[in-house]
Amino acid sequence: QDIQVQPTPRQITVKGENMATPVTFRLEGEREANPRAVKLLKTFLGDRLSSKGLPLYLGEKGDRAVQSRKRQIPEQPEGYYLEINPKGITLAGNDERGTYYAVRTFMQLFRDNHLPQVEIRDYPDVRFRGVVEGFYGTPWSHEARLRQLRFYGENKLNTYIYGPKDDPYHSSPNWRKPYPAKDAARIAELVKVANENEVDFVWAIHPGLDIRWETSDRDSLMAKFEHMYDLGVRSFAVFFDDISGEGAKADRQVELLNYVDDHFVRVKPDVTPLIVCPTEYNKDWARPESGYLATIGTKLNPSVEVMWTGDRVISEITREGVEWIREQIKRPSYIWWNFPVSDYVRDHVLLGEVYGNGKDIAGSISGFVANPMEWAEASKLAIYCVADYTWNMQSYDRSRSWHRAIRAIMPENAEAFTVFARHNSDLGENVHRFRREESVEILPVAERFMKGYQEGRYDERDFLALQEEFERVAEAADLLLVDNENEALIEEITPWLHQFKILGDAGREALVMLKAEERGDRELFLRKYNHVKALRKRSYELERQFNQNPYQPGVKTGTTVLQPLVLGIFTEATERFNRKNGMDLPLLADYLPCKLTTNVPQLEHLPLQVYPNRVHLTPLLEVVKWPAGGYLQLELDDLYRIPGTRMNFDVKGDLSWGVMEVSVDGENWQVVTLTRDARGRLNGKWEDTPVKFVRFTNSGKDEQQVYLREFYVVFS
Ligand SMILES: CC(=O)N[C@H]1CNC[C@@H](O)[C@@H](O)[C@@H]1O
Ligand SMILES: [Ca+2]
Repeated sequence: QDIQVQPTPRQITVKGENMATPVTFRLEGEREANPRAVKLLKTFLGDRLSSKGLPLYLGEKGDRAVQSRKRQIPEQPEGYYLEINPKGITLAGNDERGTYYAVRTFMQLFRDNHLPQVEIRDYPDVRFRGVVEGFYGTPWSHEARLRQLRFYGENKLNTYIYGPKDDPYHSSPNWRKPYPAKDAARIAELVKVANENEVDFVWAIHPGLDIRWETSDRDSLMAKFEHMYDLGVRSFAVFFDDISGEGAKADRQVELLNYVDDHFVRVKPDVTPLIVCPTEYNKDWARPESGYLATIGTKLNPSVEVMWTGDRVISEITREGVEWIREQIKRPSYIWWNFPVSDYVRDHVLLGEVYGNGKDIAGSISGFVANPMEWAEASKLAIYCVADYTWNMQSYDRSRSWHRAIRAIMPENAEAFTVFARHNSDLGENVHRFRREESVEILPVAERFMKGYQEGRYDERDFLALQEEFERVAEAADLLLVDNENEALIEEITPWLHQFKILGDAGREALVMLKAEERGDRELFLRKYNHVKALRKRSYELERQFNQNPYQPGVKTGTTVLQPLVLGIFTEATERFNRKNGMDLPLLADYLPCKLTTNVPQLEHLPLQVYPNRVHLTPLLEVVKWPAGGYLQLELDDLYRIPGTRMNFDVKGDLSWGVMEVSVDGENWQVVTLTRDARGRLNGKWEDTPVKFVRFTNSGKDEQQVYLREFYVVFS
């Protein structure tokens, strides 16, 4: 029979027909077995436990209760052996965590009236598996973290790395300071709940923005780790990502890390290996001439884990890629996978399948942790799939895992949530050029239909299929908006659900417009035309009301297939109507196109946020290496005055290397005077003759490392 266990076990052998579930179980081994496993099992069995009943043997290799099955237990860390048959049940771990996982699996096999007669031998592919809360933006709430830790216990994830970039006690300015009492108590509670769920709570520090390579800062870091140790933390990390200048020096970092390893991690009896996120944390940024990775590889204590995001900042993890970095750092890498993190596409939620990573990478990595969205509940979809993938790569099936994840997270409205998630999975244009599939099932129908419509002949069945899809979109939005099985999740995605409803309605109405136009029914056409315009306006209003942030404000849904489809149908039908009726109904406004040209590699694909009279460059979270002669040029669609320009590179020091110029023709340039305000931001304006081009250049002779925090041009 189809036995479903998450994550997918390595080896399940069915030994016979299902057996009736015993009324009571006699637990053997309680005194020697992993206490967390005992607690979990006793809580689960409740009053089915008694001194009589089917024997249930629980324990680790070496414990008396499971002595007879010793040879069956896998040797691998966290491995376990599970056996259910009419003579008894055995839940035996190779170590304490293995026993805990055996109980987790037993709990999934349990049915009130029957148990499968099975034998399971199981162990994980990847040693350290879980999540790194390592994104920019609003850190997860305490309650969200507690729910996450319980979710990791259920899914055999054993690692949670606490490293929210915007926690001032994790990063600057307060990484040297102990947490205030309230926050400290919360961390202590997280550690307790993590332990109960067999999760290592790793506390990370991000000192590189302002660290000074002196004993005082080294002592501050050690003192902070001691403070965290007193709160119960037994696993530690140091993140040196997204920094430049002094803090980025490899030999200084290594000296500090080895000191912490030798004088803290290794002298404490119960602290797990130190983890570091290097400054050169992806291959795109690795520069052999810098010797950075070579220094890490040759000088960093071998026991220190080194994190890696792959070939690029946001990338799929390949066998070739992990073998390359393994050579550089002289040890397996500890993968920091930047998905489903969305802090660089904040107007999107990423609910799609987990795919693209190699199934043959386990031998070259020591860990694999996913960097999630600021939306904790919504991130569970991808985290569930990562749990399945990292436990048993060979059997990982991206679609099966995704469907199971949805049923695990939204059992009562799995169908509606599946519709919603299908159309909220791509990121849209983004600076990292990382894309995901979206609306996969309906895409061929949409493409075929639009092509047919434009050529004057479409298949009615395609029309009906699209109509059905938009109806399901609208239904799904309403069902989920009133769903109360996971209120925290609905609260997170409500803005997107409102947009999704509008999208469903707009899609259906655009299809009615199309038919009305074909039948020459002017009155109906105009009604529906106005309705779609109104829906579009409501959509923009939602964009300005929800999820406001300085990066990608607003709420995007269905951006890759459904939105363009609605726009395409609306535009084509309106253009035909205008032609036939000699009218000039306006199409949906698309803001003025503005073109970005640059020779700065990291800015090549930077999306622009274009508003009626302003164009913003999407800020970058990472350090931008701006080469000498590097320029950024905006070409407007017409001649405008520039009443205001602002750039914030978050540079304390000299900015004289930066020059701003404007031009009418892109040939002759005039320099714009820039002033620096109290917050170090450059401001400029050009109110003389209107211009078409604006550019900013590093006219110095050295590469500059800056943060592109803000760059916008106001024109009129
Ligand atoms: C190691 C790493 O990726 N660091 C940063 C920078 N890269 C990706 C971003 O989206 C951030 O979430 C992340 O924290
Ligand atoms: Ca034991």
